[in-house]
Amino acid sequence: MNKIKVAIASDHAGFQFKNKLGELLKERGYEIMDFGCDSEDSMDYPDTAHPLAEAVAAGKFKYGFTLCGSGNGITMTANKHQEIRAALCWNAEIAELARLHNDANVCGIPARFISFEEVEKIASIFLSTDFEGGRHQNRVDKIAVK
Ligand SMILES: O=C(CO)[C@H](O)[C@H](O)[C@H](O)COP(=O)(O)O
Repeated sequence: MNKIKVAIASDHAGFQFKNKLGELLKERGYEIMDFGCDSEDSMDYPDTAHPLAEAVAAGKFKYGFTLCGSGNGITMTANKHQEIRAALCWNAEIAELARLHNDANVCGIPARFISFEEVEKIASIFLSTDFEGGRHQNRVDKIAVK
């Protein structure tokens, strides 16, 4: 069976959790591509968020996970790409709703504000929840600026 392809990216603030998340998801059978960063040295989150978003938007990966300190900057950057629906997820319930109602394809994580245990719960539910469609389909279709 083909592995589900997942992209991960962070800035320095999300570096440790990004690496741990990548290892965890590999253990669980996902194919992981790490778009950086590669150390805890201070860097600019758009430098990793844009390449990840381009690759997810191009269909090379089913989902992306983006991690920075608050989760805001890296999620904002990903959302500049037309086909990306990046949701800031700080707990499992929000992550589940991001998939169920918003068909989010990128999960933004505030690495400085939650535990890795929470990151694991967020990733698990995000990756295992299908879009509900129905009334949400029209709304999702209206998100992108034509
Ligand atoms: O982009 C952010 C805020 O939206 C992230 O939280 C960054 O990780 C944060 O701004 C980095 O801050 P630092 O003081 O440069 O480490």
